[in-house]
Amino acid sequence: MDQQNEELQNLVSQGITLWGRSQETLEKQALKELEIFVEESHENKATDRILSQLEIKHGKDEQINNNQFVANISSDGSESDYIPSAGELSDEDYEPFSVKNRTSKKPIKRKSQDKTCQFKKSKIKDDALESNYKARLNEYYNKVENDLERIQNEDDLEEINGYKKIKGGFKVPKTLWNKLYEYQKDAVKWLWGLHQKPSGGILGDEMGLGKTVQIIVFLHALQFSKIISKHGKFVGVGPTIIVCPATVINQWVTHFHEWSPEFRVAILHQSGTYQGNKIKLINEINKSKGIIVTTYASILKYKGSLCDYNWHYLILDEGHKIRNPLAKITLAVKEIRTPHRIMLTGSPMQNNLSELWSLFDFTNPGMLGSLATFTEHFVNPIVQGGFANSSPMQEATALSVASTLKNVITPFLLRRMKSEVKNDIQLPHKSEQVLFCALTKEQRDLYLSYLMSEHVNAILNRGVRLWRSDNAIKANMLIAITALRKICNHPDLHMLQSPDCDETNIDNNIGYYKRSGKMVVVSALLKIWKKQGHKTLLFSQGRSMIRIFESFLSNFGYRYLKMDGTTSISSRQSLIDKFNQSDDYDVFLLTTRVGGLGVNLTGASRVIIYDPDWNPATDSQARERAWRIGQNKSVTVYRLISAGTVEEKMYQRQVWKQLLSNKVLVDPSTNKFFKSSDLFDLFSLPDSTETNPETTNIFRESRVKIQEKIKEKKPRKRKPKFGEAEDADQAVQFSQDKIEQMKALAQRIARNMSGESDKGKGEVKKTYVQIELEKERQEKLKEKQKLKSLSAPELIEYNRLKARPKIEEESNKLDDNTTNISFDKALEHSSKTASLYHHKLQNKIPPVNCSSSSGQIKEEITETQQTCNKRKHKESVDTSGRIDGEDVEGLVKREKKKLKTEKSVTNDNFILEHLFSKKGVAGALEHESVLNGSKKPSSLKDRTRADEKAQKALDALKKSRLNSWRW
Ligand SMILES: Nc1ncnc2c1ncn2[C@@H]1O[C@H](COP(=O)(O)OP(=O)(O)OP(=O)(O)O)[C@@H](O)[C@H]1O
Repeated sequence: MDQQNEELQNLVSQGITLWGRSQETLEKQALKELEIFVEESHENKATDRILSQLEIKHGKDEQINNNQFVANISSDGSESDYIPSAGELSDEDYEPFSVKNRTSKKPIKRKSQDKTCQFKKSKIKDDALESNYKARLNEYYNKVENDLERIQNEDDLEEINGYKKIKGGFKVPKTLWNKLYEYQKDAVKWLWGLHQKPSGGILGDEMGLGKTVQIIVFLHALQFSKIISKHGKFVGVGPTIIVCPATVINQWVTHFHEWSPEFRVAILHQSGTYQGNKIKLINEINKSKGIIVTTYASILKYKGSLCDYNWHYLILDEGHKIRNPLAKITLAVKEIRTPHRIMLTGSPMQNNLSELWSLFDFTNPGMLGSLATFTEHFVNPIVQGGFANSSPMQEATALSVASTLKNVITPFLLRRMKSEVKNDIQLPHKSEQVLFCALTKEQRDLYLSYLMSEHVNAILNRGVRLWRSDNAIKANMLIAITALRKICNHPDLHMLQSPDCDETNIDNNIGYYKRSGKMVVVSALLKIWKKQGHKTLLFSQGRSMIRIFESFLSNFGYRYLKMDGTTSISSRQSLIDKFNQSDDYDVFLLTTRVGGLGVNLTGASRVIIYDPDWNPATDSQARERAWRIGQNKSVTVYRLISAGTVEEKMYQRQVWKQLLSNKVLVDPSTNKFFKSSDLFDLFSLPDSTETNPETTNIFRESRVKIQEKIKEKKPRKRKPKFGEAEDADQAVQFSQDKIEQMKALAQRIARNMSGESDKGKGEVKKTYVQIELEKERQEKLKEKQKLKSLSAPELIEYNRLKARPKIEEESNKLDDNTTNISFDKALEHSSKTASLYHHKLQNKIPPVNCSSSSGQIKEEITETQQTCNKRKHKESVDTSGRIDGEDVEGLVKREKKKLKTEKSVTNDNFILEHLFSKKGVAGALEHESVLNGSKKPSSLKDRTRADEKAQKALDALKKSRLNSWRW
């Protein structure tokens, strides 16, 4: 139920400006109504219909049964499209195959031709069974012995046996210490500091900086140092519980085996090796002082038994899952008896400040006082000072109170951003842009007709007056917003849920990508990236949209993998490994909440976030899967937003939340907040989205420059089409019927000209893929014809231009109608050229000097071209002008890092230019720049009064602390 709760909370906050700024607690009645709504929701029916429509189309009958199974899981609450989680449990905590006992349908195995490739559902090899543990230890000790035998000098021995000594008797073996980055060493020391107090804390490093590794090294050192615990009577590390999302259970086990193999690590979850009585397992691991790795859902399930024992450490990975202070899971983890509570999370504050309170109330109970005191003295003044229309006094108070709060939490929150440690870990360049995509005409019409429906009218008419009291209106708003979000994704998501939809009409066209503005952009991006050899993570909120993408990808020959709430937990890690290690896949399709949390997907260097979540952290988590330790290619992230729609409001809301979070966690002087939207804004659509969308106007200074450049370009004079006059005012107007007749005639003429007989009548209607392929064939034919007519020098010039990776120049040429060389073909050609070049290098034949300068050769080895060939030929070009370790004539030494960055930026710009001019992208923002807050100085008088208020807040907190301190 908390999932709906969050959506409603968001709606409440969206409408806040109409009725004041306080957040309302949802009444029980509203929740009940929503429960009924979700159960009876058209959502699952729509998913089901889309799935079966797509399966029928592709003749995969066996999958229909599978989908029925999938639909059954949905009704079990595993994954409801578009309904965000509110920090409780989401689909990924459940093991889908467990559901089969509750349903009568058996999952049907997919056939091997399914491109999502099936893996054997191998059990994770944890140490729940003692025999497994012993066998693994034996293997490890044998290896250690062999290593020791090979040691020849004292230095090596010192390296193996040595340790780093830290004040207080804490020792970290050098074998591990030396592997840590500097900031990771700081974290180990910090954890040791907390241990001594004892106190809990939040390790809040940005995603992908190695929180798992840091905590394992700390536990290892604690064990190694044989520290006697004052508070749990344990020597070294006592029994410990690690709670994490189901998808990363396996990751924890493998990390333990790699970094600290002697710990006995048992999985308490269905996907583990232990199939016996779990209560026995809990008892055994507690007694043997082992480590239990389990999920949030399992904590609820086995809470009774877990609470029977004392535990040394309780560690919550992705701990923001307990951000709702009243959620069952939040209350459950607080019941487990332990003196040491640690939380790992890359997004400690996601929606509001109360969440931060909830996290600290777990790690450091009572530290932030009672929730009421905290809200009154900290939350309210900070939020009030963030509105665009707040007074200078309110702004100064917000700054002072936020600084005070930051000081209070700083000792217990260790948070490092990638930007701070970038040099340490040598992360490659990352660019992240928000693309505002135009709706297609069909989407726009559908969107408008829905906005004008009685349903929305009723919300707007009654909503303004009865918002607070009428829970049915709240539920209706949820329905309406969900419908609008679906239209933004693809019209079929909405149309197929309509009870009076005629499926026979859309059957042939279901999920067709050109009917969705954002899908057109995805199609263009994937096409380019595939040619460049980049692998892509494609995230969407809903499973039905993922299914549409599956159909699209298989139709266009992309090789892909898929992971959503229905993917069994035991097979998730092998899918991840497969994608990271194999060059056989172009795309990984993921639902944001399943694939976005905790996993390492550095095999990809391109990320598309297809639809926004209300919660900024959900999208940020997803984006961070690729840009993390282990990534060595520059990463590009595109977030797609349908311009002018509810998605834009969601993005603005994300920015608001992110800025609020930054104010407390990063820089209290952040001041760039803005007015939140009202109810009417949510249900509106501007006349045209061809000009700059609203959000790009709000964050004018963050607009992507290239967009301005295109706008500045003089519009090219277009030749009038048939029936159009030179002057638009004099244009001849045809009726729609007439246009259709003319189109049909034109098609007949075209068929006659190409020698095809007019056998259309009895023929089966062509699918859109066939039409696309036909189009491509025609284009190729045209180009061949054109090449035939060129003279030899023209041909050389033509090839030279095509191969030139200096993309901006290329783009100018391509824009020129007279050359008529398509962008995609240029890339295709350039990759062929590179391939040829590499082939020649392998055979030690000096490259053909197409242009004459060595600079040209240097340019040929662009990142684009290298990645194109990387899959086929595992060659590497190093900075010294060598390929695969061999000197290569003509290859000049280059500044690797610099060139990479510049190239990727140029490349991105070119892609953006292409999207702006041809694919309906109406605007773009640099996401990072949007989040950079501005600072306004306040007057001395305001500052003094603000400081007094902050001091008062601190006093109130201390007083409240005394009443509620529990540890
Ligand atoms: N010192 C190190 N040396 C080598 N690899 C490391 C080191 N630290 C971390 N890694 C690797 O970096 C990757 C990211 O680490 P990890 O998954 O622990 O990050 P995280 O901060 O927990 O991310 P998230 O918040 O997304 O869960 C992992 O593959 C891990 O093995």
